[in-house]
Amino acid sequence: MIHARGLAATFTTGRGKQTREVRAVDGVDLDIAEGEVVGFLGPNGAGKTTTLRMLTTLLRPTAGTATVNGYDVLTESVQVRRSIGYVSQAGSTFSQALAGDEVSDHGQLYGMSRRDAIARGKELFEHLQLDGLWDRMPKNMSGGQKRRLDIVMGLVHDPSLVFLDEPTTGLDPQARANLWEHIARLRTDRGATVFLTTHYLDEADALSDRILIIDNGRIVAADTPENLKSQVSGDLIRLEFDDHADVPAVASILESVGTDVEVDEATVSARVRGSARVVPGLLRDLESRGAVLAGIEIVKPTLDDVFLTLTGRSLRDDTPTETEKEAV
Ligand SMILES: Nc1ncnc2c1ncn2[C@@H]1O[C@H](COP(=O)(O)OP(=O)(O)OP(=O)(O)O)[C@@H](O)[C@H]1O
Repeated sequence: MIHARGLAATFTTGRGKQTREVRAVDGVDLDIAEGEVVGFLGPNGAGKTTTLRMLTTLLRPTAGTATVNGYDVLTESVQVRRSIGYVSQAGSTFSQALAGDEVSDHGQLYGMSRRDAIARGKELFEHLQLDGLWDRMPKNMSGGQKRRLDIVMGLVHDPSLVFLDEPTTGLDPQARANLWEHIARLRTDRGATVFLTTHYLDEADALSDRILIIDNGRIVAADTPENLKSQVSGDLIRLEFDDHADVPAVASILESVGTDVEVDEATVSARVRGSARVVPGLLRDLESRGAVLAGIEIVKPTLDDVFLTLTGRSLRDDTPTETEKEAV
């Protein structure tokens, strides 16, 4: 479905002596199979949208090659565009027209009959909770409704490959959950391939068969969410005590069963592999030493921990990436 080799995009910013090159995407290889749902994760400015824009032929790569649905992004851009659905971050509706007309025009532009475009459009309106808004102008819709209309536009022609750039940004939790369900159904009911970028780690985790993590324009990890999380060395165990005096002894016990032991006042934390096996013995040990627990928390590794392990930064970290530093 998608194959890319050495895909790169370099932008030149500034003027005169201030001119700088920004390597937004720096040699990306991709192989995405039919029917896969792939989550494309990365911090702000990592190169997600730029990659999507190259794959959807909106931006010409500076280097590298890519085929999408079997068509070359450089020489067969019309065929690529006709064979995909794309929901951009910016949206794609024209505020002055009626929403339903936009949707049916869009379907017809992709070769559907007016009747089929209206039927599929109305079905999507119902699934994405836009009932009753067919005859409303997008300018009179809420932000969340407009976002869902963008998604209808990207899906109305039933593409076999859909690119979604942060589809749930701006949606309330209930609309987000509804869209998750819809994305999952695109694959199960229609066999569609979905390539989505998101800032929500739980979203990528819940929806994706495979996660690609991009940082500074390069793919730093590509695997199933489970395999990625199993790379992180164990669950995070956090033990809190009433008495600070218990802490040093507990820290030394944790040193023997885990890694990354940290002490913060009356709390000790550590990463422990196989925590379900280790914790009962740990609690017995603490009890025999007379240490009184005030609280215990066990947190499974998240995709953020994966990113932290790989790069030393959090995905939610707002510090500029290398690419952004170069762009300053
Ligand atoms: N047209 C452009 N001209 C100059 N620099 C650009 C241009 N488009 C993107 N960049 C830079 O390229 C880098 C990657 O941007 P991109 O939008 O692909 O990141 P992203 O991962 O999609 O970020 P976000 O999560 O914030 O949407 C950033 O440093 C950005 O500032």
